[in-house]
Amino acid sequence: MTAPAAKAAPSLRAALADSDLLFDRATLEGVIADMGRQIDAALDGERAVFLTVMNGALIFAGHLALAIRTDVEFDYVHATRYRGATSGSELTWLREPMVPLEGRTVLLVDDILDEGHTLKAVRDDCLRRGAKKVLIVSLCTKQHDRLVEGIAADFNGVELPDRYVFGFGMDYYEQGRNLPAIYALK
Ligand SMILES: O=P(O)(O)OC[C@H]1O[C@H](OP(=O)(O)OP(=O)(O)O)[C@H](O)[C@@H]1O
Ligand SMILES: Nc1nc2[nH]cnc2c(=O)[nH]1
Repeated sequence: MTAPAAKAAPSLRAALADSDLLFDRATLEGVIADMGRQIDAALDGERAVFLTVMNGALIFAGHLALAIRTDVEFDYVHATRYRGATSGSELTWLREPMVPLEGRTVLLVDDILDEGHTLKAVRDDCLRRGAKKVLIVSLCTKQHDRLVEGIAADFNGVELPDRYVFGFGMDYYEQGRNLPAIYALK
């Protein structure tokens, strides 16, 4: 089911006019290339499950996969708690992993670690399914003191101020995901 692109959604153009550009495409591509090298070193030849958290991680995951030279096995989950809004609520699972995770190393790939509820729930689910190790890979992490306990990125690209961000996969009321840069609302 697609989140309704509400007719009354606030204007993306107005949001862009009231935002700061934080990271442009070239910067993000450089950061992701570095992450790929670090992940290759950590995997040391092991074939991991590359588990993308849809929808937000779609663009990051595509770039990251091309930056990792070790072969990986793709799967995805769809878990959402913002559902196109700018503040989070209960996590809803729309798709669980299909690849058996027992005994596997999982690269859990998401666009943003904000309060951490999403990645914590998906990480714990992977461990319940028997994954031997879950490495959390996030393009960005927001800086604040609301992070839930027991979660941190093993690989993080960039750090963000405590502002609502969009672009490079992340939405502003289900808009702006294909902007090739990260913006923050003022
Ligand atoms: O750390 P948290 O506070 O849990 O927030 C992070 C999550 O929020 C976004 O997902 P969202 O629920 O907006 O769904 P989406 O991926 O479809 O945008 C993002 O993709 C992360 O998965
Ligand atoms: N688009 C977007 N999704 C989020 N999920 C958690 N925090 C954010 C954010 O700042 N922007």
